[in-house]
Amino acid sequence: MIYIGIDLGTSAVKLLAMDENGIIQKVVTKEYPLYFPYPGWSEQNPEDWYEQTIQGLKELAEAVDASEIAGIGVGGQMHGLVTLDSKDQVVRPAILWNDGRTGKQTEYLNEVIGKKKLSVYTANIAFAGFTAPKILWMKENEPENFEKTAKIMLPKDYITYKLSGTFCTDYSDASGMLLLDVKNKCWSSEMLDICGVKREQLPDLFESYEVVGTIKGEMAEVLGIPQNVKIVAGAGDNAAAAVGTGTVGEGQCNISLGTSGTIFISSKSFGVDENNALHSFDHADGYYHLMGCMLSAASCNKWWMDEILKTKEYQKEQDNIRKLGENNVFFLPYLMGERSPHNDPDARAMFVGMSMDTTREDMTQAVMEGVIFGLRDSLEVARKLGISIARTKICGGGAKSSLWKEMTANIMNMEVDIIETEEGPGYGGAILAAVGCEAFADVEDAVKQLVRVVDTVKPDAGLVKKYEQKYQKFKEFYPAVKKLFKE
Ligand SMILES: Nc1ncnc2c1ncn2[C@@H]1O[C@H](COP(=O)(O)OP(=O)(O)O)[C@@H](O)[C@H]1O
Ligand SMILES: O=C(CO)[C@@H](O)[C@H](O)COP(=O)(O)O
Repeated sequence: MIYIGIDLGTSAVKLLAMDENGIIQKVVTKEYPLYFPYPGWSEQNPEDWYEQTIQGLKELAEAVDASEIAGIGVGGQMHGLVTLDSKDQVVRPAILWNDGRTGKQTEYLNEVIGKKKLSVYTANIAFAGFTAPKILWMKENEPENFEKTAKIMLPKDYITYKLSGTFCTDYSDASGMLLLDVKNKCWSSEMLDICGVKREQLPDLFESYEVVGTIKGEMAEVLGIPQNVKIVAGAGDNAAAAVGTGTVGEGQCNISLGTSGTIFISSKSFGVDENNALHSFDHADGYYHLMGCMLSAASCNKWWMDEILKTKEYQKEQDNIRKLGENNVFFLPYLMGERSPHNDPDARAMFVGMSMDTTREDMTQAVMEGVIFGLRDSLEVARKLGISIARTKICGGGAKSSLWKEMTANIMNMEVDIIETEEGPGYGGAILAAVGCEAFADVEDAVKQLVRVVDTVKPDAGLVKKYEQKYQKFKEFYPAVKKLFKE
């Protein structure tokens, strides 16, 4: 049997076909544009996602024995606000997870409704990228669009809806809307009232591995795949990536270096960080997780390479870096503001500490280190909660870089396990589809049988010490300039 996993990312949709032994038979990547119509805004067209997904599915189906395709699972960028009218037409471009326009609405939720209440209702507080502040923004700034909205959904749920006709979401992705009671796995009636949302505007809730329907007949014909292909609810991309890297059950860790950077800690029991600096979300394995998310991770390096150095040769640039632990230049990675742990849409990126002898390589190195220091800020919050993490898995486009993996091991002081495939969310989506098709007893069983660690990057004691000193300086910069960002 073949299971298809779809990762609806920010830079591209990545689709893969996996057989029942976990072997990937084919991967297809299809890019789409990302729009920044005003400073701090970030949008994409759901129609672009759909067109590229269908094109990718066609190419996958042509490359494998299509009659063997049994299930599809979609993982996708979280928090995005997708709105459809009563005729199922997209009302406006999707407002994405890294969009910072909702400073005012986020402040209203956190300060007027109050963080304490939000945390009781949802297990989380408001962050600018979450869905609820976006709904309030739309209500205030585009009342005609708000009135027209019949369905509110998340990015990957738009794809699942178009493929199956089922208006649904899963608990892991719904957790990031700030409308879900994460602990009790149901919509929060209080949050729906606060945002002026009716229950019928929201999708039905499922576990990630539950089958929500089969592919629409006409779609199966167009794609040349069987009529009875099952579709599971899927997951937010981080929960899907966690499944794809075997980060399930108790106390496992996964780091994703995609457009965003995340540190994901799985848990069998529900828990909340008392300051809500880390998100407390449901996991795709049926349990829970804590997560820190930085808004610009691999995208910092991409910006530095593409926009400033004007080169596509990432590897060549990284090969020129020869002095880990010896660099006095710092980079604050806040190109789109920052989520965890600062919750500050006004924050911006900075280079600090340059002198006449600073080289291009020092600055590239600083960018890459700054991203891992940003993630370390979230790890520190977890450590303060008494969570000790000695090793992590890693995935995402940035994990293709061996230098970044080495920096991760040394800055985090953790062993970094490399999985056979870097296709975290796509692989997780395929595993969820296999579980939905009853090829495995549950997600934990599937992961045990399919996910293989092929290498481990170990921290070097000397570098850990040097990076510890550098991190202690790094963490002083944001508090020192925070006020200026706001002004
Ligand atoms: N060798 C590399 N070194 C650094 N960054 C890389 C490398 N290869 C890919 N990337 C970056 O990975 C990112 C894409 O990762 P991906 O996990 O697919 O993101 P998303 O899910 O957000 O679309 C891009 O920003 C790209 O520049
Ligand atoms: O906002 C979050 C998680 O809370 C992001 O992780 C998005 O889910 C986007 O992911 P990538 O496109 O970077 O994979």
